[in-house]
Amino acid sequence: MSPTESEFLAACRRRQTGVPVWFMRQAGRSLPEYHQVRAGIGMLESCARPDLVTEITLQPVRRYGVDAAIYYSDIMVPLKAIGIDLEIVSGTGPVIAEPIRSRADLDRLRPLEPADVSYVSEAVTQLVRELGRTPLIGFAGAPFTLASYLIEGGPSKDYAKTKALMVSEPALWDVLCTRLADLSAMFLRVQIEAGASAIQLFDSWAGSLSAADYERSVLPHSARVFTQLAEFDVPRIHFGVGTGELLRLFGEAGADVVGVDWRVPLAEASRRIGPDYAVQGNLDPALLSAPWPVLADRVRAVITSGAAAPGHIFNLGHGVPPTADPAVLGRIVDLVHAEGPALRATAPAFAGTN
Ligand SMILES: Cc1c2[nH]c(c1CCC(=O)O)Cc1[nH]c(c(CCC(=O)O)c1C)Cc1[nH]c(c(CCC(=O)O)c1C)Cc1[nH]c(c(C)c1CCC(=O)O)C2
Repeated sequence: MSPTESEFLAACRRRQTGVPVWFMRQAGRSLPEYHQVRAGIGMLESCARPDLVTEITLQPVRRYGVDAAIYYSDIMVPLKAIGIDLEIVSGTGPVIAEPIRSRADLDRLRPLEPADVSYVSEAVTQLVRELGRTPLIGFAGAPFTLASYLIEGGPSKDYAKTKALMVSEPALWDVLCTRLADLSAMFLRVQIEAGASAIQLFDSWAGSLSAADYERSVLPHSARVFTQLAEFDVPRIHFGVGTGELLRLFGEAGADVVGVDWRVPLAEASRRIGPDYAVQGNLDPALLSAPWPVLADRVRAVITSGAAAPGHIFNLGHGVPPTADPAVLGRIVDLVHAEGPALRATAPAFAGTN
């Protein structure tokens, strides 16, 4: 680690000394200060206001002293920005007025221009200035997860319409996902050019697929997102839920860091992904309500298991639940910072892929 490189970026590049920590969904509903600034303002409306985006992104950094900020927005923002009629309904998630299911529907998916999201450049520029040494993570949704919302019309349990279209109309699926890949790549490009120093691609629901279907129908499109950003020297994190069988492919798609949910221990995850990748994760968010001594031991276990990987960023296995107690998250950050370096140094060394 160079003296000017943050612990977070050093871990992404597999040369950390301590254990950096941040939380997916660290900004948002678990924080009273978030509810205060969002009062009376819609979710998507708040994403288009640089003053609010800056304040909400900074809130968890101030409160917890996490090692990275994540840009406050949503994976649906670029779709809204090209004119797709959608809402984010509290307690439900994204809802699309007219789902996309035919070739004619694709006409509604035009390319994203930087001018469509000028508020993003403005907010990122302001944020990077205020964050100082703390890195900002930019993010976007991966084609499969975005397609699932567009095709189903909203959240889904089984992704039946999405998978049916994927296997029965591969040509239509490929055009749809190519457009979504380009949309996400442009959204990420805008964030990187304004100063984001790492990116995370969220393919939250890809874990619903078999490895064969993922590799054939999804991986090439997610890889296209990363390929389009090849000119930028920023670490790429690739995350999904329930991806135990897909972890190696998540790395191969073009990531530097693979996000792991709580189902696979990090040492095993790293073994599956290989020695050229750092891992991020993976405390079960449901355990945040366990008594502190029990939870603290689970935090230590995550660090010890993560020490088998050549790089480890501590995180939850999915987002912070709205009911989480912010005081508990604060204690986790303090514990990871206090005990992380020694736990990582004394755990069994990284043993390669064997
Ligand atoms: C699938 C997905 C979405 N959005 C996102 C994903 C991928 C991550 C994941 O798997 O959780 C990504 C996202 N959404 C949000 C962020 C902000 C940054 C952060 O992580 O702190 C990020 C990174 C804000 C948000 N996105 C949303 C909120 C809540 C808005 C509110 O009701 O106040 C926030 C703060 C809404 C949203 N938007 C989406 C869902 C499923 C929901 C929750 C619906 C609900 O339970 O109410 C789509």
